[in-house]
Amino acid sequence: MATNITWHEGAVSRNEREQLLGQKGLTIWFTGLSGSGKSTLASALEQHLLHLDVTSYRLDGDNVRFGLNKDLGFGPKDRTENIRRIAEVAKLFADATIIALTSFISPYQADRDAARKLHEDSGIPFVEVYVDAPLDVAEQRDPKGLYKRARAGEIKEFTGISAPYEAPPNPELHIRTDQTSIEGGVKIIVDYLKERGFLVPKTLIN
Ligand SMILES: Nc1ncnc2c1ncn2[C@@H]1O[C@H](COP(=O)(O)OS(=O)(=O)O)[C@@H](OP(=O)(O)O)[C@H]1O
Ligand SMILES: Nc1ncnc2c1ncn2[C@@H]1O[C@H](COP(=O)(O)OP(=O)(O)O)[C@@H](O)[C@H]1O
Repeated sequence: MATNITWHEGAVSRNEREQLLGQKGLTIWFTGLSGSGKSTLASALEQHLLHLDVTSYRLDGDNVRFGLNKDLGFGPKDRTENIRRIAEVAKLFADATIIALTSFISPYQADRDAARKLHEDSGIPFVEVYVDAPLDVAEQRDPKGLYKRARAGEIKEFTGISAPYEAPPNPELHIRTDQTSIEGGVKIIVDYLKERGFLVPKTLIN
């Protein structure tokens, strides 16, 4: 534990950064089973936002576990620490007025709630998106062949098979990827962002 540390307030406010870059920062938190479509949706959304002249940045499960979180496994404590660190990183991006797109299974409601609190305590919007595909659909997709290996007992504590997934009871958005196309999913998110005033023409930013 670090002691004797002091928070240093900078001279430039988030509001001033928003004016400079002409966009608002927030975090869009995708959660769902492996193979539900988190990475696919985040990637398609990133591209769509680019065309709207909005900068976003993806933090993705596998990629972050190659670097920042390579010391963490898939037991409950490690998953909690994984999500805690990712929430901190996403908050930094959002504070820098970028739209952070996180795609992690994030199976525990308490961890997602903590990620939300971290953002909202700093006045940064947090949009929880439940990327929902029934287990049998995700398992049928099996884009990385992991379900097959989990069923064969080669991967322990695999979410949905031998480890829990707690579905969010009150997400801002619930996207059924077995019933909605990728483009349809992106539209649901973009419409929500527009309705909430999170995507504003650069010239109108306060
Ligand atoms: N045991 C186990 N359970 C679930 N997933 C596993 C496991 N082992 C490896 N993988 C691969 O790691 C990706 C999930 O990492 P996350 O960081 O998103 O997981 S978590 O949020 O900490 O639960 C996950 O990626 P996605 O398929 O994109 O979800 C898998 O590719
Ligand atoms: N409506 C949809 N939304 C998202 N992905 C879909 C959809 N329909 C089919 N898929 C497919 O499902 C798979 C989801 O994989 P991925 O995005 O890696 O999931 P996750 O990141 O949740 O593990 C991809 O092969 C994708 O093309």
